[in-house]
Amino acid sequence: MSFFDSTTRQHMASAYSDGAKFTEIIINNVVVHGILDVVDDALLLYRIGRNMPQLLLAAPIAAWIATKRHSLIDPTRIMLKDNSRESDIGHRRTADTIADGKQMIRLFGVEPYFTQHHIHDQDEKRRLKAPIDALYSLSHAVDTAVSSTERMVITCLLLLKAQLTRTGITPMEVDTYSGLLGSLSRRTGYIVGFPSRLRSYSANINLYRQYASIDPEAPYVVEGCRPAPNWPQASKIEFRDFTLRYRADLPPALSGINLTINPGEKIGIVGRTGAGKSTLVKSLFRLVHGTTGGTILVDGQDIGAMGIGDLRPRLGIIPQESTMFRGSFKRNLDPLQEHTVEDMWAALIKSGIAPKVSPPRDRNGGLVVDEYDEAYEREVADAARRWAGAGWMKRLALLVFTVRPVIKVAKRSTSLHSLGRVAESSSQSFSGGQQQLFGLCRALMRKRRIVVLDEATANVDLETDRHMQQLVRDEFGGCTVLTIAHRLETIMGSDRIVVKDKGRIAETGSPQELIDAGGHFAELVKANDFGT
Ligand SMILES: Nc1ncnc2c1ncn2[C@@H]1O[C@H](COP(=O)(O)OP(=O)(O)OP(=O)(O)O)[C@@H](O)[C@H]1O
Repeated sequence: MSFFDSTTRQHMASAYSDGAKFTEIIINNVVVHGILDVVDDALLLYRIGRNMPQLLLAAPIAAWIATKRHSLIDPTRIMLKDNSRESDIGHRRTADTIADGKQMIRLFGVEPYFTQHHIHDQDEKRRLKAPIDALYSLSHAVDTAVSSTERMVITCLLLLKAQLTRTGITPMEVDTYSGLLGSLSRRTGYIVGFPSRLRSYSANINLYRQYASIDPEAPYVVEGCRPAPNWPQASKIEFRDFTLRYRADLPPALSGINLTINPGEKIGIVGRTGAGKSTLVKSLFRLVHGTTGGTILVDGQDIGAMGIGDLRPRLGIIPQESTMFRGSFKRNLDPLQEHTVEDMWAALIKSGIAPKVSPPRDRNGGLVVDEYDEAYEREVADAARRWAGAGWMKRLALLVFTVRPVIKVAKRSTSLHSLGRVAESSSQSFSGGQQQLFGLCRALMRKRRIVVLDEATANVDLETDRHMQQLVRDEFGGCTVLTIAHRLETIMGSDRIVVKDKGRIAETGSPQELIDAGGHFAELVKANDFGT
């Protein structure tokens, strides 16, 4: 987590792909091309030696020019590129902050500060880009000057030869020999400049290696410590002296947690911001890569000992922000393709996403699903390719047989009455509340014995919140449900409330017991002006 805290996603993605690219370039250049180049160079020298040995005299001069060119231009260019990469990282970090925090930026009216910051980053980027571009132009100009000089030297040599041997001179001869000399000097330049290029690549590769050697998560499966296929059955959760720190140098986010949640119990978790509510449920999924103490038992089995592949899929979660994929409703509802279309429609209707009407059926009575997804996109791309390369007869046939059905599918896909409807991405197609309803749908279909609602109704209105809570009570009747909520009404119907404070459990009991006790919870109720 500390790595993700200090490294932006874009930086990671670009550094990782650059690293991968340069590693490939080096393997390609050194191992494959290196060997081929030696053979190629030997053949080139042989051809020059046979046809015009005096040209070999030009080789040291070409090498000298290439060395000079590289020593003059390359170090500066590499330095500028390194600086530009650094400034690019800073720029992306600011862009990330602005994109993630736009609401807060507006709320606090600090747009001028971030605009200024952004402009400064842009200026810095341009400031470094201009000399880099100039250096590219300079090296291009040097190359052109060198090749023109080479052409001139060759022409002079050929003229001299023609004069001495009293033979003619053809333009082809000039082209062939200047081509040979050009290859010779380019090759020399390439070899001379290789160490400096290698230095620049190696910076990326080091970063790549650094990223590649980050500690992985816990093992997916631990043989010898695998739970039964139907685990957890009863769904009893026990936190025993559980402690968690995000990093060794940070104070504990959870400390001395001793809590037993009985099978089928509905638990509401409340507490001030930063009290450790989310961390408590994250630790149930083993999502925190920190240092822990104590144990968490589910149905008597230590979850810390088993593989995460055996743990996480057995628990259900409706998160605050459900991940939405680009693709159809169907793909979003069931990314792992585990459920039937009937299940999906049932969940959509129960959650209230789909209108409460009977789902559309085809002529045979089957539920309608349009496989829009990649298959559809491939079909369109395919049709476009075929269209571009076809004559008018073929185009006519394509119109009838390919394009029309594709358009039909596209039209049908835009209706809500189809699981093939396309979700562009989370932010574009759905509101925060709708995304939460999608999360609920997924949980309804998966039906796990332990379900966690982490601020799952934070973005929906009070009425939808009530509907969701009722649905959870109905659908997860015998299951253990942990609900984190800031809105007290969301957890008032719980069997028991756990009040968290500064990483500890401050109090537990039924809502009424806690209100009567007059502790933290009673204060929260009073502060929220919430009567029972
Ligand atoms: N990735 C992280 N790295 C370091 N510390 C973290 C990280 N995530 C959370 N914390 C710290 O752990 C503590 C508990 O955070 P947690 O998110 O569990 O609180 P919370 O009660 O869920 O808060 P909220 O109501 O705002 O969601 C906080 O002090 C927080 O700063």
